[in-house]
Amino acid sequence: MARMIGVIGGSGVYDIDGLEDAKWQAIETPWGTPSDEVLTGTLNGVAMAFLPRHGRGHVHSPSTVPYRANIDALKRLGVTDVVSVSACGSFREELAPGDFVVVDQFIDRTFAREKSFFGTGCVAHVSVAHPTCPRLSAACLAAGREAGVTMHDGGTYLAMEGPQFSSLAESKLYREVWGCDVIGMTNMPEAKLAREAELCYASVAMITDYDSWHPDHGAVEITDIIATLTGNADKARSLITLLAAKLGAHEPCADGCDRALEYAIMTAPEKRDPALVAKLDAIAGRVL
Ligand SMILES: CSC[C@H]1O[C@H](OP(=O)(O)O)[C@H](O)[C@@H]1O
Ligand SMILES: Nc1ncnc2[nH]cnc12
Repeated sequence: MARMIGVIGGSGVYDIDGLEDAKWQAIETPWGTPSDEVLTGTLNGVAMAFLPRHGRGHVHSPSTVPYRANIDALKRLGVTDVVSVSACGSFREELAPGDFVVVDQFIDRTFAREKSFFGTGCVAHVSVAHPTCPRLSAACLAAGREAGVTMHDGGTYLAMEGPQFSSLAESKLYREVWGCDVIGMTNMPEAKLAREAELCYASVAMITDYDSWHPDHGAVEITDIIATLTGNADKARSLITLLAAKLGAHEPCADGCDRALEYAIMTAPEKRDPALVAKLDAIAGRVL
């Protein structure tokens, strides 16, 4: 299978630069309509698919992003590697607005979202102990550094439901007690769904603010975020342009992201719900 990079663009990132043969394609999935059409093309000879997470014009809130449809659409198009680009707040002095963090862990505090492709009639349990792909994450880190961005290797992302920002007490809890590094509203369940879909997933968190804990910065305000977002989005586009060259030929994932479902499905073949099995054609067709 040839490599295809799927980029999910977060707040402020509604397109990418330099795609050859670029075209916006409408994709329907058994899980509904994705956030927007998908922009496909090639970049430095590598097939690319770009999907703006909130839709062009920022239509979807973090709770209403159709996460399952988005991941299914990318898988259906042939994507092998998903790079998530997201705005986030920082819990660490040294992770400053304008810096990027290649996240490697998550704490999922979201509660109002569909979190799995599986369920009654086809039950599956995948591991998300290590929810990101080390090889894809390393490529993002290298591409960001080459683009001149201050990059941080690893960090824990607190995924909150939103859409309101955290209270001061929550901000302190996540930072001081739970040891989180950044906070956002969208990487969960996206990362879990990418694992169920056997896709390599890396998350580039673009810091826009210090959330609410920092004594010198006061409470996070959307106006401050938007001021930082534009510069971050330009850097993210440069990172993506350089990324394709950092990934060699497509090979089986050394960490097994592409085989996550190998032993995950628990439901006996004769007990499986044919309707759900049909919906899983793109996600789990390899093993069903
Ligand atoms: C624009 S501030 C809050 C908003 O931005 C982030 O979105 P994304 O992760 O898609 O870049 C954050 O998670 C919130 O949804
Ligand atoms: N402080 C913050 N909390 C949650 N999501 C964010 N996105 C950008 N900044 C954020």
